[in-house]
Amino acid sequence: MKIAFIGGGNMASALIAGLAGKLAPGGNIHVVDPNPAALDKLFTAHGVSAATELDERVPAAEVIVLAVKPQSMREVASQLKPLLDLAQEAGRQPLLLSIAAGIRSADLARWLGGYAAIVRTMPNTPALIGQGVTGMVAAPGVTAQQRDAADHIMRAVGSTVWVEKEALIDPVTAVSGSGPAYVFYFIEAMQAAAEELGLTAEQGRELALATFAGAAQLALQSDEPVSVLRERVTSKGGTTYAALSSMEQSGVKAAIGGAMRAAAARGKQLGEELGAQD
Ligand SMILES: NC(=O)C1=CN([C@@H]2O[C@H](COP(=O)(O)OP(=O)(O)OC[C@H]3O[C@@H](n4cnc5c(N)ncnc54)[C@H](O)[C@@H]3O)[C@@H](O)[C@H]2O)C=CC1
Ligand SMILES: O=C(O)[C@@H]1CCC=N1
Repeated sequence: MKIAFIGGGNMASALIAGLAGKLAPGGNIHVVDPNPAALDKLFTAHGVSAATELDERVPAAEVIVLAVKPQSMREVASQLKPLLDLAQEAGRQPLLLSIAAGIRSADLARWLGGYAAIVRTMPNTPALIGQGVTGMVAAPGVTAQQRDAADHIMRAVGSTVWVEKEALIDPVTAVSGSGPAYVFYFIEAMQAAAEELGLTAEQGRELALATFAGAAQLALQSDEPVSVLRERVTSKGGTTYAALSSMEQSGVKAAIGGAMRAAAARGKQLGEELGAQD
């Protein structure tokens, strides 16, 4: 499969790192980014072909991944439109796979003159080590073959979760797109507190990271609900009970809910603000 990336920043780099080496012979990755430093890094690490501007290599790909900031999508669509028009005149319709937060498929389709083959996705950065999870939704004009191709690409860097309604991509963003940052935030807080309690930075890091990894693996491998696993750690009148009571009093659970509602609302707002441009 030939895949073109428009935008070679953080998330594209994570996807390319996961995909590189997994493409069948003859497949390749082409990256367009105006920042030569970003291209150099990707060329050195993964041998991708690279360009600072869009050219015919982009519509020659079977899948074009749109990996620029939401605020740049309108401009990228206007640069891409003439190239996609030419491809369609030649009887080809490459699949557009957007990873941008907020941007709705219908707006993207309209900016491209009614382009039908769009899959909107929300990946996350653990894709870098093949442990990502991607929420996905297909626009009505996507063929079964294109849907499979999109799924195949995202499965190369982790697992996929398809949703039926595009509006659910904002909640997906709030859970798994932004989610790694919440986990890192929690780990940072645990590391800082570990030091305050007298452990070294190294000890705090090792204990906190191994605890996150171990607890997540245990939950993944268990048939029981996470709440049961939590209860099993929590002895009556013990240390965990003291910690969880303190969290409850500080409103940690409510704060997490509030943070996720803010993320989903921001995704929706980005779509409304940026989709209104024409
Ligand atoms: N970072 C993350 O964890 C996630 C990001 N996303 C989405 O991925 C997209 C990219 O985000 P990041 O990689 O974090 O941003 P980034 O800022 O690291 O990367 C964006 C890249 O696009 C390039 N660019 C700007 N204008 C361009 C143009 N006209 N043509 C080609 N390239 C252009 C920039 O030079 C930069 O390298 C965003 O839409 C974001 O919503 C989605 C899921 C997770
Ligand atoms: O913060 C953002 O807007 C992007 C989307 C999900 C993760 N990073």
